[in-house]
Amino acid sequence: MLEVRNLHSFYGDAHVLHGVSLEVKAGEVVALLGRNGMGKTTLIRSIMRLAQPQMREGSLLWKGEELKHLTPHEVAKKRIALVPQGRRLFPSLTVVEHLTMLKPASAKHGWTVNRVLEMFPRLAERKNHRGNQLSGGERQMLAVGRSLMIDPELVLMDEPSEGLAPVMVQHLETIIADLGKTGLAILLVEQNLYSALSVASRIYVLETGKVVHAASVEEVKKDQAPLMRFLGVH
Ligand SMILES: Nc1ncnc2c1ncn2[C@@H]1O[C@H](COP(=O)(O)OP(=O)(O)OP(=O)(O)O)[C@@H](O)[C@H]1O
Repeated sequence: MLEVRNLHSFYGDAHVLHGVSLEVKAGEVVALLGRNGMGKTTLIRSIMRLAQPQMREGSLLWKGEELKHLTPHEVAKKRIALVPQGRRLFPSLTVVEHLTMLKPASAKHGWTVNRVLEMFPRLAERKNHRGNQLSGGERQMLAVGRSLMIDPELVLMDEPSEGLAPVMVQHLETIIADLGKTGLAILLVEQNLYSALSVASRIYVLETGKVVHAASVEEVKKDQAPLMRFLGVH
């Protein structure tokens, strides 16, 4: 469904992605692993066609259609959603206001405010709270819930477990697994290896802007040594 081919991305003269190729099939949860600064966020931003980085070579095929000339808004219209690193919420808007920014409250089809609140009962309890009144875990749930309001077929999640307490990380894993079961494809950037292995069916490892390892989670579970080597875990 999404095919990234030979992607080269730059910040000014800094060449950050060096020919990345990867694929996410319909309904698949794929984890993108790699240490800090290896280019994971740069890849996600390139796919969303955000102003930075600049993509200078390669192609981004979505169901066979090239995305590279589109704006972020046009990419979202193709039903690709982003859960950005750091959640990016509005401190003064309520939970419901965040959800209805992208789709009217009266909408009946696809993901609605009620359907999101059913999926995240904690947000239902806090639905009139403002962004700055939510805990880290609640903010992350809202960032995920908001991304669903464009009725995505693919969600790009950039380190959703970052900074969350272990119990919230587990809750998030359940949510990601449940979303995967609804047929949503997810490209999950994760530093937390065990979290990634518990929800994904395949993994890629990025190192200094290159894919250095690709495997199914089944393969990783049989023999973790190659993955550990690529992640520099001893
Ligand atoms: N706006 C920017 N301008 C210049 N260089 C940048 C910019 N953003 C990131 N970089 C550089 O690009 C490289 C890849 O960064 P990126 O944020 O994609 O890594 P990452 O794998 O997502 O790491 P992290 O886990 O820390 O978010 C790093 O060397 C970083 O310093």
